[in-house]
Amino acid sequence: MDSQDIFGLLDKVRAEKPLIHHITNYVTVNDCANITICAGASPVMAHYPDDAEEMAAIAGALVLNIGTLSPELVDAMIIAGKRANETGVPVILDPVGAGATKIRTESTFKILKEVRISVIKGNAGEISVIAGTGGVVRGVDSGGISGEPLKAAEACSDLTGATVLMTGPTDIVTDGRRSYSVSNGHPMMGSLSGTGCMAASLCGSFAPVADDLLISSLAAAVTFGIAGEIAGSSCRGPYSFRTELFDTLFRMKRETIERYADFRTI
Ligand SMILES: Nc1ncnc2c1ncn2[C@@H]1O[C@H](COP(=O)(O)OP(=O)(O)OP(=O)(O)O)[C@@H](O)[C@H]1O
Ligand SMILES: Cc1ncsc1CCO
Ligand SMILES: [Mg+2]
Repeated sequence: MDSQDIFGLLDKVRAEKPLIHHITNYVTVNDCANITICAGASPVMAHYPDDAEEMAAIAGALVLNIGTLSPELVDAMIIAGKRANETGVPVILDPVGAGATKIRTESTFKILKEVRISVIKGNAGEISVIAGTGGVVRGVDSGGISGEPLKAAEACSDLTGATVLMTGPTDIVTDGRRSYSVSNGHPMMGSLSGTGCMAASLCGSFAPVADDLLISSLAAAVTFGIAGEIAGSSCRGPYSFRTELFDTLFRMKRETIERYADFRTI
């Protein structure tokens, strides 16, 4: 299969079962581990600096999520991120709450300065704060942006050199040259804490099996969005949605992705 084939990437994750090292928050850590398994990859959470550094070198990808940050955790992220950079392991950053507080904004920029980030996955507010195009973040939620979503995502990519997945009712994926919008997804995804964190875990799961981070991030957004749509159509509320989301991704077939994928170049 062609590794640029976005419909076939989920099966490639299942065939290769890449190890996805996370340094992440304690709110959604279990959901991140299990969504990674449902995609066919293998999660590990390791944040003790020596452990994190060694793990990063043998992982298929490293996911950094600042949701419940501390000075020690940010240091561990930088140590692991540098090791990942040395060994060519892609690093995914979820800048949870960047813009909400000074510490979150500063820590995001500190990580971006010290570590070469391959993919930034954030909501519209977080991405716009990094881009400097005007974004509001309240806690961990996007509170809106000033300008055009695509311009913010492109500016974030230009500034950082990373591929950007900006999530929301419509996702935008860009590497600064090529851009896609993804309409897959379901409003219930906004009613469950951690769907953004899970999207970052999936960016990590798909990154090692593609040649191109734009394609792997697009495949992650589309596949997760379709799982959300199917789960959202049969759930009774957030917790039955959560169960359905995991089960649907676990059972997802290439034909389902081909049938429901809803993305376009922009
Ligand atoms: N109204 C919506 N309609 C469709 N999909 C949505 C909607 N809201 C969120 N999503 C999807 O949910 C996922 C998370 O996006 P969101 O922007 O809510 O992330 P987040 O704010 O970082 O979430 P969290 O902080 O809870 O992890 C993405 O895959 C996105 O496409
Ligand atoms: C609610 C929350 N607070 C810190 S991290 C997190 C998980 C969703 O981003
Ligand atoms: Mg988030």
